[in-house]
Amino acid sequence: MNLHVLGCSGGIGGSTPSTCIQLTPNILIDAGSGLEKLSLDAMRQVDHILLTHAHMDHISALATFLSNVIGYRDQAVRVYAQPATLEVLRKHIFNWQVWPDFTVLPNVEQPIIDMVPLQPGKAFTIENLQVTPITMEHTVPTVGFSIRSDAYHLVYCADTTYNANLIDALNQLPPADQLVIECSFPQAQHEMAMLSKHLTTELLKRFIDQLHYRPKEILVAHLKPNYEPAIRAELAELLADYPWRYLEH
Ligand SMILES: Nc1ncnc2c1ncn2[C@@H]1O[C@@H]2COP(=O)(O)O[C@H]2[C@H]1O
Repeated sequence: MNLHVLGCSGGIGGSTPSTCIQLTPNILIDAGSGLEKLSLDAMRQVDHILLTHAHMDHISALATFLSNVIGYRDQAVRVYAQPATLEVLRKHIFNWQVWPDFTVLPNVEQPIIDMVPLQPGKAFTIENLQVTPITMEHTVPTVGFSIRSDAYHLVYCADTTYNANLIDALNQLPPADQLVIECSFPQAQHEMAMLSKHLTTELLKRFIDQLHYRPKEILVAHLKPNYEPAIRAELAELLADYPWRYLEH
């Protein structure tokens, strides 16, 4: 699968906008500021959005995106997320104060957003893709995804810190053709990585070393803009023997 990366940063002002990955023209992972790169026509084609969690760098463009497409689609946009994440959207975004309640607009019978609850470990299909949410270890409820088609397996790890249960879960999946994995901080920010439940460069290497297989390609994402130069310098050394690149390219 050719991932079209609209953004994959852990913030703004870095080498890419924040997270929004186009799996196909009508399926996105997350709705961060990268979504703003789509043309109006391309936005109207988006049928499905898989949300990993409710942090701003993953949802910041969702509300304004919906107001662009309302009136230009026959079907609701299906937004898949954990119940806790959907609740945050209802309570803090679509509450008539931060934004109109698009769960009842343009009318309650056919709203523009269809919130679809998902559960870790419970697979579902979107068109020809089998999607299995995987629990991440982050400060708010967060899932990554195993996404399979006939000939391809993407393991998309979202925001997470190092966690043995997560690595066990990944080891029980079929080997990934592509593994997306975050690296938010350099080693000097280990304490902040622990507080905010992210990976440093060193923890990323430890994480990959614990996998029972070598993914065909490791795609590193979610660099915090302030730390990009340090992360890039460290990963060039730490991952020298691995098949890896940054997701953004
Ligand atoms: N004490 C803290 N706990 C969690 N996040 C923090 C803290 N201080 C700063 N942050 C930042 O807030 C960000 C929220 O989104 P992230 O989890 O991607 O990354 C987090 C950190 O970069």
